[in-house]
Amino acid sequence: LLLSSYLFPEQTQVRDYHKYDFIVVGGGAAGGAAADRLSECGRYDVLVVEAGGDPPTESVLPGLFSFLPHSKYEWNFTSVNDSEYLKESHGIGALGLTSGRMLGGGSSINYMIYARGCPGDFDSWADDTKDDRWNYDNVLPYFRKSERLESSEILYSADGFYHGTDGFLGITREGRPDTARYLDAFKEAGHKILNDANGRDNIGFTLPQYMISGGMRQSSAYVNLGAHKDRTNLHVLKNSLVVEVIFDSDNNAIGVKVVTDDNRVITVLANREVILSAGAFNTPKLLMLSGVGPKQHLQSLGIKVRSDLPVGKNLQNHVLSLVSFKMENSTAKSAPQDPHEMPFPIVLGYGRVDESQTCPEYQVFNFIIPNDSEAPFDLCSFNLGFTEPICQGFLDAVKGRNTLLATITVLHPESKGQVTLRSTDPFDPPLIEPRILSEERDLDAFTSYLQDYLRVLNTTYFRSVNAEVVELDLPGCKSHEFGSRAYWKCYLRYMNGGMFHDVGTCSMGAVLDSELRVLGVRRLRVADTSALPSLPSGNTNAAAVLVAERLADLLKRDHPVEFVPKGGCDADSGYVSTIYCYVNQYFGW
Ligand SMILES: Cc1cc2nc3c(=O)[nH]c(=O)nc-3n(C[C@H](O)[C@H](O)[C@H](O)COP(=O)(O)OP(=O)(O)OC[C@H]3O[C@@H](n4cnc5c(N)ncnc54)[C@H](O)[C@@H]3O)c2cc1C
Repeated sequence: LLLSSYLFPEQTQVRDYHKYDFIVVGGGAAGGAAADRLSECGRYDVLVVEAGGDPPTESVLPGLFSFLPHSKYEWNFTSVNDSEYLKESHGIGALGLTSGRMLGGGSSINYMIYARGCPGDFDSWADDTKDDRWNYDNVLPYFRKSERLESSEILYSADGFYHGTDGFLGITREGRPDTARYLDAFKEAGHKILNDANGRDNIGFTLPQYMISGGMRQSSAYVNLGAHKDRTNLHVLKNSLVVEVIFDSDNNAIGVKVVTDDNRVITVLANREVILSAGAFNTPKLLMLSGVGPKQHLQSLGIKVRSDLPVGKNLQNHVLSLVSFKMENSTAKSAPQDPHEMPFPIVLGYGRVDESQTCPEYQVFNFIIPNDSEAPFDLCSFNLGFTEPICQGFLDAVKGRNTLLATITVLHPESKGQVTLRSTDPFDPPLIEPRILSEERDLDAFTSYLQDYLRVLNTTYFRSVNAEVVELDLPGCKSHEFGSRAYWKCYLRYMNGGMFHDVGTCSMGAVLDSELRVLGVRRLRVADTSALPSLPSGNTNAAAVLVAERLADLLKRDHPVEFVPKGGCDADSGYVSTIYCYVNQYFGW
């Protein structure tokens, strides 16, 4: 029984060899948005094939997000070849790589932080792709187009220029009273306080913006596919796995092979193009299964090579650690939580230690948690995968006190991982090697970022409550003096993981051209975070939507359709209303 199902499109019945104009593989953050934009004009028949089903209530209601990992609503991937240190700190001996498997993909399971990144990130994409259309000035209109900001403090300020008010993605900014004293403390520690971290000024501490509106998660399942479930040209095939892209003898992608929910194997054809939006792990997997990837690797598995490309290389992710502070003494009982909002107030920070950097080097989420909450344990263990003793250590240390739990993140790590095939069986998960902190300089930089952030301990408020950082009993770090640089370096070696912001495995400039076409074949594009050349300085959902917006414009340009009026626009009703009627028909409004 899925009470939320009425919000989402019904299952499309697809016949073997049925034809659509576009097939979008994966109805995630990017795939859902792309299918919405492609179907909005009414001129193309669009099919979305999604491996998962409808998101449950725990996804729809923002406050329940922490219950979704390790369920059937995600892929439950784990990493391989991790460092010996991670084996000590992560319960399963590997990193859990949470990844949404339902309509909306990651946008249905993520933490709903709306962060775009910094202008310099996009300018570097323009350099990598040798295409100025990816620089900041040229991507900003797409961010504005998809957004519907509902914050008058931002809209009626100088930052209002950077935001949209008509898009599908409802964005709210939330300021609860508890956040003010922390913002004051970070200001005293020398950080700038920002009204809006999604404008041109991105370094400082601020209140986060959330992909939440009207108490509902703004997943692509809800705002793109669900909102338009009655469009007759938008078709959604759920619980169905695409196992191969089908090519003709000239390397044109002409369709996909799908295993449906009732175990039929069908072929679905695309009149125009196939779009892969299966995410940073599954898009490279599907390309490789279809003969597009590193020649040696494919040949070792007996796969015929269509295009020899570095598919699966360049895997990048923000690296995270967890630090906890004992704050005010308190035995107060908390009020019940409203599931329509984030469970705790958050203060978001972007910092740098190198003053010459124009983009932030690290990001911090400060969760303000009351004394009687189990959240430090749950976030540490269930969501981030650290071992039970470590997470229990966090919880025991804060008994009788409120907690400030911080995730601190390296925004631009040098370390890169890779995705390869385990076998030619499409039901086998890919081999994912994140290689987090494999470059020693990332660990050095991370230590500097953490020490920079910890300066907040010397502020009036933190001193007034005798704030202390929780000292964990990490066997490998006992020889270092608590609080020394050597201690923190050791701490970070154990206490790290990925932020679930995987990108780059089919990047533009290496695997794709700057118009998202897969090199060496035709009629095949990629639109998801695997296409990004490098990480933005922020969470990656907004970047996935950006790619979808750009893709839809490129496809509409490349596949013009002759406009045939349907009739019924009565010329006698006046010039303006006749034109209005034709415009309506043209855009399919
Ligand atoms: C736990 C978590 C927390 C996060 N928090 C945030 C946050 O707060 N803010 C933020 O901006 N970002 C966050 N992210 C990241 C963000 O959600 C992702 O970057 C984004 O969803 C990526 O979009 P995508 O379209 O590339 O892939 P996805 O959204 O992952 O979509 C891929 C879709 O393809 C489907 N699929 C895969 N293979 C196949 C196949 N063979 N056949 C059919 N369908 C297939 C998948 O089931 C999935 O639905 C978080 C991610 C996670 C996992």
